[in-house]
Amino acid sequence: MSSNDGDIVIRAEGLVKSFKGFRAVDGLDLTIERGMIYGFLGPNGCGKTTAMRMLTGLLTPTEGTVEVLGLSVPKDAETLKYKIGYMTQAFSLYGDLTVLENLNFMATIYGLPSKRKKQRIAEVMERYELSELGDRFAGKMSGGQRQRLALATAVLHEPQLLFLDEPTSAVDPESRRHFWEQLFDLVDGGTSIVVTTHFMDEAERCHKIAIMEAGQKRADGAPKDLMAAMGANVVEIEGPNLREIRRRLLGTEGIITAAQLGARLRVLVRNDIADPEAFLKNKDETNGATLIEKVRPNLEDVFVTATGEGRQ
Ligand SMILES: Nc1ncnc2c1ncn2[C@@H]1O[C@H](COP(=O)(O)OP(=O)(O)OP(=O)(O)O)[C@@H](O)[C@H]1O
Repeated sequence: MSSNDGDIVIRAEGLVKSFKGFRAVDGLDLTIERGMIYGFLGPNGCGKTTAMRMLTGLLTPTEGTVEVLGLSVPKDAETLKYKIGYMTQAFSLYGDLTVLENLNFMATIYGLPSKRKKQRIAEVMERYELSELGDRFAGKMSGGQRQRLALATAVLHEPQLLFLDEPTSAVDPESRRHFWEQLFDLVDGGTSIVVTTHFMDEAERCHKIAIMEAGQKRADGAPKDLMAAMGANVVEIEGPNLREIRRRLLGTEGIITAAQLGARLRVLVRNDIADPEAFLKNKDETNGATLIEKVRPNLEDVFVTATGEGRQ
């Protein structure tokens, strides 16, 4: 592996982590470019956290090689620690310390000189709307406030690369949207970001994503490219008997899956069927439908096609 290419922040090859013979991460190859938000999308237990912990140098791979910011991991993990930020799922904040005490503590861990420390703490408190909350115990903050504090501590030392493990699981949609705007501000300032999520809307905001399942990467690329290259067409059906139509369609030739969304049934049809709309209209299984129309795919369709249900 060569680290000459400054535009690559993470390169992993053949990454495996086994826990007593169980392969939580199973042969992961990754190339992540500088200046982007790269997402790991996948269900609980698919190995996102384990993969991220190996990339940060916190966990030693069973097999494979990892290079992060030109450093070999985990060998150079100690040096890497000062160049990356890591916001864990459990929010590594001290509930019995105040906002200011948490920030001071982390600034000391990162070894910021005292003048710089004061300056950075003031900056992040202002940027992440914590200025009024300096004396508040972290344990007494709302989910959104805790998340802002966690992000503030993760970027105190101005890391080039930021790892976020399911950062918005515990916050409301408004805070989540705001949080993502802050991530794009960080990218604008030169930070690269790796984020894990099981939310489709969040994955859709990433420049690129890897779709993970059972420790393996099933697909990767820009969300819009993945949607364009999807191996299925999407057709929606309306009618009074959608549950019945769904039951009849599932398991029939050419149908990958069908799921109801409100008053519509969303059907994934294999893309070797030339005219999926006519195909469904001509099927007895759709009798009673009042509307059958092809629609644009979304990321959830890509996910379903790339993982379990869609591959069977
Ligand atoms: N230290 C460990 N010992 C044994 N098994 C582990 C350990 N850490 C993780 N696992 C297992 O590895 C698998 C992947 O876990 P991981 O936490 O990486 O998944 P995830 O995709 O991040 O899901 P979640 O969002 O629920 O954390 C799970 O089956 C988990 O139980």
